[in-house]
Amino acid sequence: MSAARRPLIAGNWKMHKTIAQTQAFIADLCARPLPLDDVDAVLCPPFTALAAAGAALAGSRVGLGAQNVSWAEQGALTGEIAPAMLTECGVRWVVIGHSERRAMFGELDERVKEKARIALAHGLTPIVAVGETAEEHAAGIALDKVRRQVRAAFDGFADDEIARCVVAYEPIWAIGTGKADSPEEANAVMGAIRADVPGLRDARILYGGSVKPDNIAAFVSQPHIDGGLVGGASLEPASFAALLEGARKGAAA
Ligand SMILES: O=C[C@H](O)COP(=O)(O)O
Repeated sequence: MSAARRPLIAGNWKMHKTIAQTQAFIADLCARPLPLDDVDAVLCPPFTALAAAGAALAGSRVGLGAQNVSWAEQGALTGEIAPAMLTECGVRWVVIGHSERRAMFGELDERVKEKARIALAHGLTPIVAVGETAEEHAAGIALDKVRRQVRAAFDGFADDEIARCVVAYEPIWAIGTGKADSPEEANAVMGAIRADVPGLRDARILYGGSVKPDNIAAFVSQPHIDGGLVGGASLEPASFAALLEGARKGAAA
């Protein structure tokens, strides 16, 4: 595995935690021994907590991510957040195209591409989320769906631009259900994506969907799984620290 594919655990807090709760989490987490020589850690709080999180994480090796970004630099876009507003808070990563945004907020492939493009232009690392529904999984077309989403997200990108991105493969049926995909099945999909898009050869591909401290090592020990995009299990400092340790062990296995 290349150095560019160091394990990464990104905690997507979704619509959880106030500013005070975010500060308390970071103080607790940063007081713990964390395997940050071997694993990259990123927290993605809600927008309202980003500035406080950026201040609390200053000088730490835990990175800061956002859960979304606008496709535009600025303008009459009520409720949107521009990339420069994120970087000003210390944000260096951004989740793009999460299935919840695609399903509940009408986010289309074209927008996902535009967001990845503007994120890169601002020095943000896009974490582009893709994944199939339960119906698509049952119909045996998971790989077709995911391949289409990945190709669309990076359409027109140079290989070296794609290499600066992260892909998160999240089977939608596994998100928040407690029923994770098997590491082997997830690895097969992720390996196929990597083989399909040359720019992803040395890029990180994360698995997401009911990742927990007790299964992360099994995922990361797979050859094409470079970490996790984690929702529920990222919300407590002890659990997040255990995810990092599990990723370290999985990568060393
Ligand atoms: O972004 C994170 C994913 O949607 C996974 O969520 P989960 O770990 O709660 O299943």
